[in-house]
Amino acid sequence: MIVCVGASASGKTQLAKTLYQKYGYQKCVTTTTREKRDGEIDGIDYHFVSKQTFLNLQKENAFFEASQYHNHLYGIQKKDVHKNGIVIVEPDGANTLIKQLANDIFVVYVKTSEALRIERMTKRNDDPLIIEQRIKNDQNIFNESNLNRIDLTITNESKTLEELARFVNHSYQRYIKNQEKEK
Ligand SMILES: Nc1ncnc2c1ncn2[C@@H]1O[C@H](COP(=O)(O)OP(=O)(O)OP(=O)(O)O)[C@@H](O)[C@H]1O
Ligand SMILES: Nc1nc2c(ncn2[C@@H]2O[C@H](COP(=O)(O)O)[C@@H](O)[C@H]2O)c(=O)[nH]1
Repeated sequence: MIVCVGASASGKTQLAKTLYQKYGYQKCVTTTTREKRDGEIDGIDYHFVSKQTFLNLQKENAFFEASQYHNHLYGIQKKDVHKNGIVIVEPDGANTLIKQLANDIFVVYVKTSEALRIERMTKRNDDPLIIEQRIKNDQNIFNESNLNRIDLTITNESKTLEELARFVNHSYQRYIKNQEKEK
């Protein structure tokens, strides 16, 4: 499974979409209590649930991991983990997956300059207050030193999403081959 990590508007979602479409990876749809953005669809972008539903799912032990980010809860339900999948998480979630799944996951860290991220969030119609908060807090949260392992770092600035997806797919396939050789 590919685990994709990066600050807000670094381009994780778009990169993952290119990987699903071009290389057949499966999306691991995660669950959140945040409001839907324009154009997002329940069950496709996220399972959008109330805080109470999220807490009930937690009581039922439905989550593989759950974390909080900007006052909202996010989690991967066990039913949504796929071997040939891609999951997008913040660093706490990535560290839990690294601990539990070790070399069965490939951690991709997506970097993009702050200026470009502000531009992208503005174009995405994010609330200016949220943009300000995310830019400020992401400096600490998405610091590379918060990740216990990174297998690949990419910069999503000047390359096309297709070029980046090709590079990620190639690197992941090589990683899997090496893992199999070592077994
Ligand atoms: N390489 C790119 N070229 C042009 N636009 C891009 C590129 N990468 C991302 N974008 C645009 O930037 C915006 C943010 O990208 P995306 O939603 O993929 O970010 P994200 O990292 O998933 O953000 P978040 O964690 O906040 O959900 C989107 O509107 C997307 O279309
Ligand atoms: N630990 C987890 N983090 C998750 C999960 N699903 C998404 N995320 C991360 O949350 C932030 C914010 O996402 P946004 O869609 O509200 O902009 C982002 O970094 C995601 O990667 C999850 O299940 N667990």
